[in-house]
Amino acid sequence: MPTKGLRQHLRQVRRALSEDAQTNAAIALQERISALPQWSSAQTISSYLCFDGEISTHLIHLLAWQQNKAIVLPILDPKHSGHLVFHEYFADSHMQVNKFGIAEPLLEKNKQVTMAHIDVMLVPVVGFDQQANRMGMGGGFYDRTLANIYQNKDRPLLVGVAHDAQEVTQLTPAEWDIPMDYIVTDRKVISRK
Ligand SMILES: Nc1nc2c(c(=O)[nH]1)N(C=O)[C@@H](CNc1ccc(C(=O)N[C@@H](CCC(=O)O)C(=O)O)cc1)CN2
Ligand SMILES: Nc1ncnc2c1ncn2[C@@H]1O[C@H](COP(=O)(O)OP(=O)(O)OP(=O)(O)O)[C@@H](O)[C@H]1O
Repeated sequence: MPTKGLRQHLRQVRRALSEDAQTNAAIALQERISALPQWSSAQTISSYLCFDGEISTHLIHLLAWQQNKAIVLPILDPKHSGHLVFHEYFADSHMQVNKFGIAEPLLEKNKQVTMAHIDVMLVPVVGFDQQANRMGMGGGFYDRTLANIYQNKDRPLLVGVAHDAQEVTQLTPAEWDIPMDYIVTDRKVISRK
């Protein structure tokens, strides 16, 4: 299936999941993410606020805060179109809704967190395969923001997050696509070979 049709299909699949399935997926995701060997030493975790049928990361945020870890969220960079910047997120952060309808923290200069400070990055995924290739929403936001990341010694661990139902047999990655170190679903963990 061409990329666009496959993306629409996989988004439809995740939006169609029942409330029960979403609740269970969020619980399973928290367990699997916090069982990653890199979790215990991670100080700063980049996450996302779910929309469009994505697995909720709310339980991961609660656990992280309980363990004195920081959560940061992506904000569409107003100065650098197509890129993301990351801001610390607190339970009482002032939020606004971006042009896609996703809540994000208000942009404040001194709250910006650079890539070098992020230990684990949870990256929302629309489709994935056994090689930990990632298909996203089609905006290229993470690909642009993470371009050259593999040249960086101090890079975050890249963890793609998806419902198990979003697996496809084989994606054909584009040259700019950044593969994930892991894909974590409600059912399994795939690590890049
Ligand atoms: N929760 C979450 N936050 C995220 C992402 C994500 O995938 N999930 N992103 C990951 O990159 C970025 C946002 N990327 C997005 C890219 C496209 C669309 C989208 O809905 N596109 C519409 C067309 C919208 C329009 O042009 O008005 C569509 O395809 O129907 C949404 C988000 C940053 N924040
Ligand atoms: N590093 C990059 N530099 C410039 N353009 C890029 C880069 N990465 C991706 N793009 C552009 O972004 C567009 C969308 O890419 P792609 O379909 O791979 O996005 P995606 O990974 O699904 O989206 P997202 O990261 O927002 O979830 C492509 O047309 C591509 O030209």
